[in-house]
Amino acid sequence: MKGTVFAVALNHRSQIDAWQQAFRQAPYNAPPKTAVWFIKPRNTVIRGGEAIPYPEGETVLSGATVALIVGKTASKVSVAEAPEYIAGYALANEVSLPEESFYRPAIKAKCRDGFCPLGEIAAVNNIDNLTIITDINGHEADRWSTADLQRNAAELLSALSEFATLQPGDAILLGTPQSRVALKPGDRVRVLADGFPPLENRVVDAREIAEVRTVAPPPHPHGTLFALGLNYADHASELDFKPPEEPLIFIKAANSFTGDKQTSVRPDNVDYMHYEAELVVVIGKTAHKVSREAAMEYVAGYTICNDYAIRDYLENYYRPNLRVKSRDTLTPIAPWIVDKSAIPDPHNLTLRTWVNGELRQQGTTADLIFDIPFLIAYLSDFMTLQPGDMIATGTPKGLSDVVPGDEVVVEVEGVGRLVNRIISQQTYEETLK
Ligand SMILES: O=C(O)C/C=C\CC(=O)C(=O)O
Ligand SMILES: [Mg+2]
Repeated sequence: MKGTVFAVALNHRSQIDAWQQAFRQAPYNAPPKTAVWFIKPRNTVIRGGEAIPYPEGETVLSGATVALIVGKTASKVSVAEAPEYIAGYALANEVSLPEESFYRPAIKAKCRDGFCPLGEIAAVNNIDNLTIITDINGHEADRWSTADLQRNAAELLSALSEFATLQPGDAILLGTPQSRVALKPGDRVRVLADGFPPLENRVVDAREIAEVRTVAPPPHPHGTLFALGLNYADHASELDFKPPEEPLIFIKAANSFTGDKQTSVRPDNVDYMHYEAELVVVIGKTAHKVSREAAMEYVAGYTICNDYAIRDYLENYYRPNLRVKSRDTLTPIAPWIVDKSAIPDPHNLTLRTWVNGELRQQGTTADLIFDIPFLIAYLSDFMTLQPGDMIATGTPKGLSDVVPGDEVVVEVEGVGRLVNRIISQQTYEETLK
């Protein structure tokens, strides 16, 4: 799989029904208004025939589904036009730990190594009434129909392409029902549907796989950018939050990346778009279950990003959601990496943001709640980090609104300055013509 694997939660009627009561109460307070997107990063994707690692002591649930595979670049595509942008479909398994909450991105439940088997693309044109079967060890364990999805394939592609430009090879997993089949080590799990080659994977104790995996997996065109939310206490209090007790981690999708001296788009009719200066750690070698003491050996160096957000789009589902943070152009990131030898103490760097020359944000990485060794140990405990993966470590206090025409400069001491200009939706669309 070359592209980004997007997935959607709460897209099956049975899930909405089961969570309806909870969604009227805190922290949700209202049912989701838009699709609840998440990302299955590259470490999760495996092929048919490969093993699903079973983490010791966890409950692992199969999530038989279908993946829509994007065939051509798709931006702001209508539902009626969507079929033209679909290359085909493949069976998939959105493996997960149990979902206990939809408030924060479910990285720990859904982004584990091998938790996204993806099958071969099949020449099936319409999957709006497709029965998907989960077969465990030769016995049918579950079946469900895509007719019970809240949004069908065309509606999902249209909704996602409204804020994210999709590229050929990107995939969208269409959702799973509330009830899932529990797996155990030794199981042979097959996802079956008419017209598709079966997707078969064995479930194997993760400790056995770790011992067997002696060669690095093949390189990937782009690394995953993990981002910390509320990792500075002053910023958490600025947003009226208590500092988190466990890292709050979300993923910035590749479609949102842009470079230095580029532009970022403020959508029409929004009230609050803000910048976030962040120190980004770049991983240099494969990291799996790394201790805090050894963690810095896995760092190649540092770069800088501006983690823009459109707060108007914030809903209390997988917050901050992809519409807020993963829109096209919302992640300016420096093209350079400063070698770690040049930054003797990454926990004592000043961060600053200027808007039109006025200093608006200032903080220091000395105030990180979860420091770099902690974050590498934390993430690598339940997933494998690969060279090129990045961790944006969060932003300090000092947010403010930015509007078209503003020049925004973010700086991390010793790492550099990233310059960016805000443009309107209209200007952006004109540049694309
Ligand atoms: O959910 C929220 O309001 C805040 C989440 C993330 C903010 C962020 O990107 C940061 O603190 O940095
Ligand atoms: Mg941020």
